[in-house]
Amino acid sequence: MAEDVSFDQARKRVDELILLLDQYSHQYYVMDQPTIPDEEYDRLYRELVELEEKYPTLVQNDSPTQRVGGALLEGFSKVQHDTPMLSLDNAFSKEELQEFDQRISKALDSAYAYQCELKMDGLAVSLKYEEGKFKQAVTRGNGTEGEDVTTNVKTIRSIPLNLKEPLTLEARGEIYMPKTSFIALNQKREEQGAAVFANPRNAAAGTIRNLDPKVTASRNLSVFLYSLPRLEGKAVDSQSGALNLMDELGLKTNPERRVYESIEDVWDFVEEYQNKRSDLPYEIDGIVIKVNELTNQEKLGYTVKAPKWAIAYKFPAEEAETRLQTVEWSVGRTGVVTPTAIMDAVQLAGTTVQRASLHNVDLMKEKDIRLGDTVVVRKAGDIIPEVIKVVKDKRPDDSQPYDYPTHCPVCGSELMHLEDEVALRCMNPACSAQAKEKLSHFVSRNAMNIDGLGERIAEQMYDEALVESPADFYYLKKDQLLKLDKIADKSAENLLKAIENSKENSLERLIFGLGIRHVGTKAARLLAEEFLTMEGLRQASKEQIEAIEGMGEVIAESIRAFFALEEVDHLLKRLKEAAVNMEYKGKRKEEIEQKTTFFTDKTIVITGKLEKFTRSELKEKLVNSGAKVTGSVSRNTDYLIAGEDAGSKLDKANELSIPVLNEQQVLEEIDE
Ligand SMILES: NC(=O)c1ccc[n+]([C@@H]2O[C@H](COP(=O)([O-])OP(=O)(O)OC[C@H]3O[C@@H](n4cnc5c(N)ncnc54)[C@H](O)[C@@H]3O)[C@@H](O)[C@H]2O)c1
Ligand SMILES: [Zn+2]
Repeated sequence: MAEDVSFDQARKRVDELILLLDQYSHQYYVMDQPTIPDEEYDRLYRELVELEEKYPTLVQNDSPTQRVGGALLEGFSKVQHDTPMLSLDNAFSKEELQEFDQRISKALDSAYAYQCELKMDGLAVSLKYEEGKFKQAVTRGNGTEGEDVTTNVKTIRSIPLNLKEPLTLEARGEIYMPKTSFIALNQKREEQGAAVFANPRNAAAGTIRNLDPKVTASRNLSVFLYSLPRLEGKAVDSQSGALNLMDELGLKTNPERRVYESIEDVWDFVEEYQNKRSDLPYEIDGIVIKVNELTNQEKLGYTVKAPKWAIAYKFPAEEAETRLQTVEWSVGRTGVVTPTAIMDAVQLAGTTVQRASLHNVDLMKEKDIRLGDTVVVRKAGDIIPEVIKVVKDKRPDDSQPYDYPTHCPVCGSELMHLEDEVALRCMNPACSAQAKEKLSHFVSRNAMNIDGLGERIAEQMYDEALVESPADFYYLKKDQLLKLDKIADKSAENLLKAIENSKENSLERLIFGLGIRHVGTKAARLLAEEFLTMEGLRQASKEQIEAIEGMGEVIAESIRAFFALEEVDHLLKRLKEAAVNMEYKGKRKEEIEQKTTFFTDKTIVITGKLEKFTRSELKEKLVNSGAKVTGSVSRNTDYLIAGEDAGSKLDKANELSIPVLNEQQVLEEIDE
């Protein structure tokens, strides 16, 4: 504790803390990938505050206690804020809230109230409107300067492009990622072998500060606005008034808020939401308490880092220790093999926890996790519990390093740990956990393109044990097809005909259809062009593959690993016996190039009045670039393209969180 340290000791420790906190902040704010839990960061930060309070001469200008946020990312233009975007002081207990209230009451001689709001765990953004029109969005950045993220923010559907009144104003708030989207995004990233985001806040920050607006559009972000630092032609006199006005203007605010006169009532609100926390569809990490009257706020003023009229109560860390019994390995649809910890049951955040994510083999190795270890598990709100560390002091004497699996727990084939991945992967396309995915990929439009044989039928065929590996499609008989739902005489014949026709496809479709890791349509075409036959590709050396423009070690290794599998040998033999073509027929080249656009395989609805084209002209363009244009918005719709006066379809799309694009954005995607 700070009380017993000498000045010299304190000076050394302050330097060390600044260095540590700077490193962690860089990971957190700039890379969006924190390397330690927030609680740990907050603990070090508090230690620094205490030392600086005890020895004020040790306060350095560049101390994290004197600065907001982190460095700005390259690639975005920098924008100066009109007024600084500050951080908030924290409280971690009821006592600290009471101390805050005492400071307020001492500084004010008039009555005051508190506006209580949820502390959204996202990233702060400033939105500028001129005469009611959305103009610019900027991140908080280092507090005085932020990154211009206007293009990305435009893809967030809850941010209106037009206000309900033509006012000029600046609104600030928090962009966040709903829990379900966060979990889905991480699952996808885990399957792809990419690094997962530590929490929704880092995911939201990484998404907004992505150089590709398509990525942002695809990730379902939302916003709650909570302040109006600039407002022309209208006035409000309180925080609650500002929130209500924003509601009227169509700026989305969080309805979960209340005004109280006493800090005791504020505490009840805090406890209420601590209990409700896990039921909310978004992550919160505390409650923000703000003096409500703007005149009182002005009187109280600011420190260099935060307003003195507000405080953030942070919910306590939800961590517990327990013993690791065993590790369960499971295979996902793309073959990624992921570890789950099975532990002695422990109470955590109001629920009994026995399973927790270990994320991937690399993280396990890094933490040197062993069976019988005492581990720390953490659960933030609704987020899947995770093992964050091992308590090494409690490790049993006879502990042995963990014995990692070498073979797939489902099919027994050898697991690969590919160069660029953090996860283990089963490469066997016939592995039952992946078989369905592989089968529907094989028949899909950019692969063998078998008319009338979509994902659903492929899966049904698998369930009925008609097909197990892609080669089985070519051995199907009519009476087998008649067993399937909704397949009658005529459609069975059509299906067989379509399967037969697909035998003539050029090689690149087959290569792509095999679903070799990292081999997309473009790589498949380059490989077909280069090696001309399947046999040629099978025999190609790593060096030969790497010699192709745009291909590197990662793809080459993945291809070599694929062809080394016995199952693949067998698959190719059976395809060949069924007379499936294995040669490159150059003429398909242009067709494939044209088909892999942004809109390929997307289901799109067009609505409203367009500027440059009629709806049917735009439809034709989209269809030419591989999209399916339908009339009504459903869960399967990928994008809504909305022109002027778009009505109920737009509402429906918003309700279903479907990305909305305007005509201009579409044209930019289509005409290179
Ligand atoms: N794990 C790490 O390595 C690491 C590194 C750096 C920072 N951090 C974490 O970041 C926190 C510090 O970040 P910070 O400076 O952004 O402070 P903060 O997140 O604790 O609080 C300030 C922010 O709260 C947000 N906010 C959410 N709801 C709000 C509302 N209703 N009204 C007003 N503001 C609201 C705003 O974005 C505001 O900028 C620390 O608590 C720490 O846990 C972690
Ligand atoms: Zn397997």
